Amino acid sequence: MPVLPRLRTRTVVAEDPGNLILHTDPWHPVVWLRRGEGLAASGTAWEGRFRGSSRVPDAGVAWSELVAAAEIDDDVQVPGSGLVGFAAFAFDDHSRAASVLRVPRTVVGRRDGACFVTTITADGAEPSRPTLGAQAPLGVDARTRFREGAMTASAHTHAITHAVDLIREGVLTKVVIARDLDGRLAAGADRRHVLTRLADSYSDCWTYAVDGLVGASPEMLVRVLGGQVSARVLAGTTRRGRTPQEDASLEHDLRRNPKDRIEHRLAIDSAIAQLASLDDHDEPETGLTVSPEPFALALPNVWHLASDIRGALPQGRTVLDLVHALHPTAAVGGTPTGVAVETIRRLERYDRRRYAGPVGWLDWRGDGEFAVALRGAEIDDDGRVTAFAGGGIVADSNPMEEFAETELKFRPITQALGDDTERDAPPRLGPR
Ligand SMILES: C=C(O[C@H]1C=CC=C(C(=O)O)[C@@H]1O)C(=O)O
Repeated sequence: MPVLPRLRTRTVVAEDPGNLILHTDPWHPVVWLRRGEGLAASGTAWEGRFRGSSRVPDAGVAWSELVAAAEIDDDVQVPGSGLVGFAAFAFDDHSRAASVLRVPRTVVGRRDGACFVTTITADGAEPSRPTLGAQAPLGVDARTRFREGAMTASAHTHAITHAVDLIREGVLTKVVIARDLDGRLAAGADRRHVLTRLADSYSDCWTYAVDGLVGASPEMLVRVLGGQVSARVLAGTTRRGRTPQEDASLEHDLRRNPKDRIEHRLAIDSAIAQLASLDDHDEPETGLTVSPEPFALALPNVWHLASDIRGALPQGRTVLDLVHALHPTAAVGGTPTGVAVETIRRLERYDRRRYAGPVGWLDWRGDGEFAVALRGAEIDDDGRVTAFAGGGIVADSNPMEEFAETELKFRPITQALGDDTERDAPPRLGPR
């Protein structure tokens, strides 16, 4: 690993910054937001790129060394103040996409109503006294039209039929199959428009932007705050109703549907087993509590079956240790994990890149939050946009219904990019 710089950081209390999104870079936005709170960053004090199966632990080693060498002057002392890094990790060990850990130069944050600004230097220079810069007004907006990606509608249907066959043959129990859409964001478009629409329409989700990966995820892979661990596991989906009665009946059916409950149980079991495996104490599962029954989480586009897990951070572990252990959960990989990931490699026709990987932030205190990078897209520097959405396949899955589900799951990101196509039409089946 290259020699790491000695970072110097200074955090002070700030006036209310207003809309945090206006404090990040229009072309390379870095944000983490939920219900108006979170972090918005710009500039790069240090960046590391990681690949392969050790990408998360390697980033963890770099982060520990950066923190150990850093000089941190933090007047605010809340999660996300002081030295902070943002990370996005590839889904697959074999991905061509780099996993990124980035330490910005400035961060503007709001946490439980407390507002702060941080500046970070990497050249040994004393950080200037942080001041809240002016909000940069939004620039050009643009519409992106999406078309089928490498995984066409018929390829998706065939992949699901194949996956169901494998499951019925007993090769595996569950696998998450996803598909992609392609678009192009006009040159000069201010990417903060996309984030503003995501944060406004999906304010209960975690809106993220790191290294071109943007989206609004409803799923918290893992959060560590003051030594307390929590996670929100999602699996099992249905559409929203057109009337309150229909909506209530869809919610009721989702909570009772055996197929969705199995899908959900597998995701919970994988998360619990991985978290428990990190605890070296005599009673491994001590401290982990799970919602007794999955609850129905209402989002503007879908209902999900959801469960929350809570516990204490096992001794000597960090948030990135938890990320490494948990990823990929059965909500984005499958069961058993290894066979599912192999099956995804064979049946999907593209590189997932950072879709369904961990995305989030961590700070020098050991706090951090990582969502599963869902309901989003990779936006390349040249404006190419690749959006992704998938669904869990079990023995009873129906290819048409699975396709319709991915159409609903695309909505947050395609609408945020200005494509209002109604995404719930049944697929046109054609030759593969
Ligand atoms: C894989 C995705 O969603 C996961 C999260 C929630 C519900 C899911 C499902 O019901 O299949 C998926 O496991 C996606 O949005 O691309």
